[in-house]
Amino acid sequence: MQPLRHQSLRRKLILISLITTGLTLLLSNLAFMSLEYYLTRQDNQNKLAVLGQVIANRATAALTFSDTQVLQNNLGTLKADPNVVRGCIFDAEQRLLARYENHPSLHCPMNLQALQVSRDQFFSQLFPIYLDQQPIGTLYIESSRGALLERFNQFVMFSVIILAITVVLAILLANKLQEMVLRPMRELSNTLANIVKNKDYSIRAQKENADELGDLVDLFNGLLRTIEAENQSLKTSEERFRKLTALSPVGIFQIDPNQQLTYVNQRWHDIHMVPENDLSLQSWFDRIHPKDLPQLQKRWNRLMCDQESIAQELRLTRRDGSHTWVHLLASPLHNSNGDLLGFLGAVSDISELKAAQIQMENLAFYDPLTGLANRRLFKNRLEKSVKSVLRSGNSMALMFLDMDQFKRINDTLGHDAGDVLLKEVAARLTATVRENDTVSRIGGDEFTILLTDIHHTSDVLVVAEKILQALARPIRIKGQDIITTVSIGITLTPEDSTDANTLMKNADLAMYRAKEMGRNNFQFFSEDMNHNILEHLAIEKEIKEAISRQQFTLLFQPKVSLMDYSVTGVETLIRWEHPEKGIITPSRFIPVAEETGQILEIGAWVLEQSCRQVSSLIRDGILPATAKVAVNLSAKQFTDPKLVEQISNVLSVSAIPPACLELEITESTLMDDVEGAIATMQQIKKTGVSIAIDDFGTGYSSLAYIKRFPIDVLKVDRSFVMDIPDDSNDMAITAAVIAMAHKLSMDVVAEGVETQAQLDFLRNNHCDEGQGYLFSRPLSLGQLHQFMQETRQRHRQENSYSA
Ligand SMILES: Nc1nc2c(ncn2[C@@H]2O[C@H](COP(=O)(O)O[C@H]3[C@@H](O)[C@H](n4cnc5c(=O)[nH]c(N)nc54)O[C@@H]3COP(=O)(O)O)[C@@H](O)[C@H]2O)c(=O)[nH]1
Repeated sequence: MQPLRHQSLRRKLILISLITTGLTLLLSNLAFMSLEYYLTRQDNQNKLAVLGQVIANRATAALTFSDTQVLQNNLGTLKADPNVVRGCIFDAEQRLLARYENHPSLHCPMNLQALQVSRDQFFSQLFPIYLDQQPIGTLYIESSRGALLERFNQFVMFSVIILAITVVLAILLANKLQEMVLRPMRELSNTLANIVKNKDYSIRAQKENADELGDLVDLFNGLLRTIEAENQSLKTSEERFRKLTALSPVGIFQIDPNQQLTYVNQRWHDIHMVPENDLSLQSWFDRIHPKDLPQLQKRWNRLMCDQESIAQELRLTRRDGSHTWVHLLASPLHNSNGDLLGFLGAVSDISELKAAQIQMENLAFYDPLTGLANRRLFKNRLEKSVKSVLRSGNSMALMFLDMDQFKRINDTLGHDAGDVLLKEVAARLTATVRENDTVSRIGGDEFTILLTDIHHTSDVLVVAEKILQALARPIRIKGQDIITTVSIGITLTPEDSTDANTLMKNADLAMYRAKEMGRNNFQFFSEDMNHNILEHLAIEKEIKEAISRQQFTLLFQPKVSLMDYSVTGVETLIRWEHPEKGIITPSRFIPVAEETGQILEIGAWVLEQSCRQVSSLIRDGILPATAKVAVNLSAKQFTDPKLVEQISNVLSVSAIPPACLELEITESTLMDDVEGAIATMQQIKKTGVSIAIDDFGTGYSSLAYIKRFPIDVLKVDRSFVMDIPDDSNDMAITAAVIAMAHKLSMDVVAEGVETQAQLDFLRNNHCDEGQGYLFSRPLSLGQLHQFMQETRQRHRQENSYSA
């Protein structure tokens, strides 16, 4: 069959039909010929047997009597069969008695033993002749096979002719058949060739037969329809892909397994700002920011070798030198068999996102106004620095800075001016410290500075002084030269603590101490401060008991007219008679009570007690009817919405005339919320109670506001009076304040008058009243009784002398 492989189908079909037909005919003819030969031979032999038997029977009598003539005649009947070539009769002694010979070379031998039988061309048979079952002779007949062979030859001839005709017919039929089978196949093949040539899957094969070939055409056309549909859907999807990639906001690229860029979309060019003909992977790599390149190269190798996908943010350097932040995604591309086709990637421009992220980070970690680190970032750096200090064994300082009187500047010059001031302070602080140090703005006017690598406390001292100096230079805002100062608290780690929260608390405490020390200075945290804090906590606890156990008492400090030295009234001052600690002064517990809110309860008690007691002193004639009781109001009390209602209640329960009550409010309390303060003061004034500004000169009041406050009395702070007559500045200020107050129709009370010189100065400047140790220390109720008696006596004497 092997040689047939390269033959045409047509030849194969003809050959196969020829071989099949020929072989079939040959085999069947052979079978028929064999059968014919066998049957004819059998027939001849049977005939010979019947003939021999008849002659043998008939020869019995003649043989008995040895009648050779009869025997000879008997044999003569063999003439009837032309195929018999000889017939011989032998007697019992096997001697020849009669003969029939019909062949030139075949003769009957004289006795039976000499009989030679030729088996190739003849078939023969011996017939014993019996008489009473005793053999008396033998008949031998031999017949020629010639007729048989002739018949056989005729049969063969006939078969060959039939075979030849059949072969011719088979060839004709095979030709016809191959035409029937091969034509549609050729048609199919031509159609296929046409499709392949034109890549046109809409062409269809013609169906001619409704047989298996017709089915094949149907299947073929079905296959074509499927291919055409898939091709169409492939085209659609490819078109969609092209459109999508064209419209895509993402740069798309494809790389073949040999690392050649084979496709990029328009967006890819736009992102990279490269011309369309520049499609080199190497030049793409050249555009990657050197800081991002090493990591990308590692990942790129893993993509190429291990087919591991990449997802990385990186910077690309554009042709104009600017940077674009991109997010790169790349992964291997395989076909359905899993063979690597290349790599697909996407590049998204995330510059805006990055900018927003940076902005968000800035917002989360930086103060938007000054650009400094905010509280969160500062806390973070503080914690890290503490850890590093613990590792390195170095020291570090934490400075807590609070701007002095910032609120006043903000309120008087406006918030935009306040912002300018904060920015300038931030810039000066940053310029003062080293790059490694962290300056942060952790609140409105609060800054912190982390000074790393401190070897001596003197290093910190130098920086603190530099800061105070840097801020001492005036800052020009809205045409005005503003001088701002800061109070600085300093704590050291590991010396003071290694806990970030404790360090913040320490620095805060030290900053408050700096404020207490008159602002514009710095204070190092000390254990004393800690001690104060503990005491603060203890006081807070004990105040609760003091209220319930009535441990508070009032002292009365007289106020004197500087015209005639008559007592114009008293200021009530609270004292805490602690059962163990003795007398505790208000400066130790009032700030704590103010902080905890307990001042509201204490203040209400002071107000009521002051009014009740002074009311009865007036009623008893110990104090003149015009005498005023001045009661201190804390900031919390002043802003308490129930204050006015409380005053009215007190006035009615104590039956003190409203004109006899004066409320002392510190300047700083009023400046916290100017408009709110004015509204509250106006309501107080409606009750008939007068208002005094306490500690005037310490709170940086603006004249513009003072003018608007409905104030009756202005109390010049003790700090201005105490240095009279040594400090000419204080004297000038005091004189100016008195003059200004008078212009605004206010009375002036000078606090802390201790010396005659101070009294003389105040009198010379027309100060209305005085209060101080020169006249009297704060007195208990009994002492006040006595003081008033003595004063009255002195007055009487003076009057009698003068009379
Ligand atoms: N909210 C409240 N505050 C109160 C109340 N009682 C007092 N205080 C405030 O506590 C601060 C300290 O007061 P105190 O220790 O009583 O001191 C007062 C006087 O003793 C002191 N003073 C008076 N004259 C002189 C003097 O000649 N020399 C000198 N060294 N000290 C003197 O001054 C304090 C009174 O000051 P002021 O109130 O500003 O007039 C103090 O701020 C009190 O206001 C209270 O009940 N509620």
